Amino acid sequence: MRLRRHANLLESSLKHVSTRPLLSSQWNRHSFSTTTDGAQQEIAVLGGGITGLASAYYISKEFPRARITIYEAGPRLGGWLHSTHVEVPGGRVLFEHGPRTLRTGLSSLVTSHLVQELGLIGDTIYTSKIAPSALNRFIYYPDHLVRMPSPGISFFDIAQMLLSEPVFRGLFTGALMEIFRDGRPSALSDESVGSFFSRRVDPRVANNLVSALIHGIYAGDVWQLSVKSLFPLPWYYEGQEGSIARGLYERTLRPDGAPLAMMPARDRDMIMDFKNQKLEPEFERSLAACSVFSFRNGIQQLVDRLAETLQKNDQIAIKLNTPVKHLEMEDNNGKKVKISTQSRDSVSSKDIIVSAISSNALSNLCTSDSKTQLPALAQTHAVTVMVVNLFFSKSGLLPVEGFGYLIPQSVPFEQNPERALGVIFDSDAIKGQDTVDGTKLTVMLGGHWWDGWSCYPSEEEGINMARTLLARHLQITDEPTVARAKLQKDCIPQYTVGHEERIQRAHSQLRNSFGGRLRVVGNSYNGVGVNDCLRAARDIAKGLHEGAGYEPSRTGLDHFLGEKQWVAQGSLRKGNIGS
Ligand SMILES: C=Cc1c2[nH]c(c1C)Cc1[nH]c(c(CCC(=O)O)c1C)Cc1[nH]c(c(C)c1CCC(=O)O)Cc1[nH]c(c(C)c1C=C)C2
Repeated sequence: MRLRRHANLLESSLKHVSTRPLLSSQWNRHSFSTTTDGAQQEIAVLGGGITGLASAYYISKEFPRARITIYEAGPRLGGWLHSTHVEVPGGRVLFEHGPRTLRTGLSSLVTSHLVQELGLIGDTIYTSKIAPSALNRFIYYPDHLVRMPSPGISFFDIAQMLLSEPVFRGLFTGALMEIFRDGRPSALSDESVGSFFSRRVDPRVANNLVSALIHGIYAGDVWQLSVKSLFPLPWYYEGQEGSIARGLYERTLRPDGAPLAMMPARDRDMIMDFKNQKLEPEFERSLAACSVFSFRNGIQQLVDRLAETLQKNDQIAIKLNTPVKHLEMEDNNGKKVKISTQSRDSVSSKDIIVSAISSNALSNLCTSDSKTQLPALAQTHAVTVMVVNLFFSKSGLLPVEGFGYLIPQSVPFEQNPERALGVIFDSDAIKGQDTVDGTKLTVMLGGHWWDGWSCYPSEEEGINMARTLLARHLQITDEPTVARAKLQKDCIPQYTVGHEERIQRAHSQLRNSFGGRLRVVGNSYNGVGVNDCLRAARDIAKGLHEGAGYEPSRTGLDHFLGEKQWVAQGSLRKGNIGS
């Protein structure tokens, strides 16, 4: 009964969106492949990371006659996605130097379809939702590992944990009191995640629990990042109902069930866009049963397969070691963008530029009289993380089985002088990538703790810091069989307070300077995860359809304009969302 009511509500909410963009199948596929004089459209994609490659892939599907050139500054493709095999006695192990797994559910809708299209299903490996690594997640506070509540733990144990472990202080009473707290001051248009959870729940919760979560995703400072951008739903509930708990109750739990849990209207549109595209049933079942997935040869297999697919396509050229130096509109009729690479003498003209590089890097390319034309894009800074991979030939070195642990900002300095953010138990977290047994770990160092630093620890120092940390936290004093460290400079953009408003300004500056011919995509704008980037890449290709590709008001940031729209979630059929 309730399900049917949800379905009806979803249907009625869809009837009210007839003004939304047409679905891809309804668009005129070739409207943008040729210019008005019949020449082939020339498109440049800046950046050969996962977003750039995926953007080129989706653009080539939408516009089979356009010519696409990918410009990558460095010698390899993949950007932050980087997996390497390392020989060890008896076999080899896989090290991930950046992201390593992909989440399932709605956030991976585009990714899972891409994996299927690229023929990668056979190489996909899954971590079951009931595997210890999916259930056991830890926070280190103040000087020991604390297991986080999960479905496998009894009510009694959870209650005991909440009462006895200092990391949970303030959670129980803070959550109970949340509904009685004052609503948001009317002048407040955004605030830090830390300030929001302090105001609504308890400052200890912000410092201990929320800051750990923020470390694990953004490697960022809970007191700087924007709640509006990172936790839009609690922010929305507070705005609508004066409290997160009341918002939840009104929209999800109320016995009459009238209003429903909310989702961004953009997500609903995306789900509807995939309505007629089915995943292979076995793949769909595997995704539904897993918490995260990756590939036998690591996450880079996705990059490699994408690159192979692009290389076979005559429409696409990939230029490695070709940094773009400057972008400007051609002054004759404002219909082309001049792109200069390496030296200023290597100049070409493009109809559209899709930038998949960081917003900062892009703002540096778009200068006039040595001043950027896109100052708002220069305002998103990114943090640097050192990723230290260690493999010990001895199995069973870990005191517990699980995904790993995060270290909150509030841990005393003596417990974390290395400024580590967390440790991943790779040998538990994802299985099936190594040919030998052992204990494999990743220690993440730095992030916001290193903001403003002009030089960083060397790779050798990073390995030593990781080993000291492991000895102190996990009593692992063995010599690693192999250890590698990689400094990922400026790898995670920080959506600090005011992010949304800055992006709106960036949209205006892009529109005014490039009239729709420069579109932006990537982790600087709307989500830092691989799933987010793939979705954004697909969106940018779809967006080129409208207005024959050069609709002057479009920039890739269009959806940041106006208030975010929320719709009732309803009972979307499982088949629609891929997992
Ligand atoms: C280089 C370090 C990264 C840290 N966070 C990210 C990267 C690339 C990005 C990220 N990590 C997670 C998410 C959440 C949602 C998602 O799309 O998966 C995002 C956007 C969750 C996550 N955190 C860690 C892991 C292994 C995962 C799963 C996804 C992945 O493989 O990245 C652990 C972890 N990540 C970071 C730290 C400091 C850390 C600590 C244990 C920073």
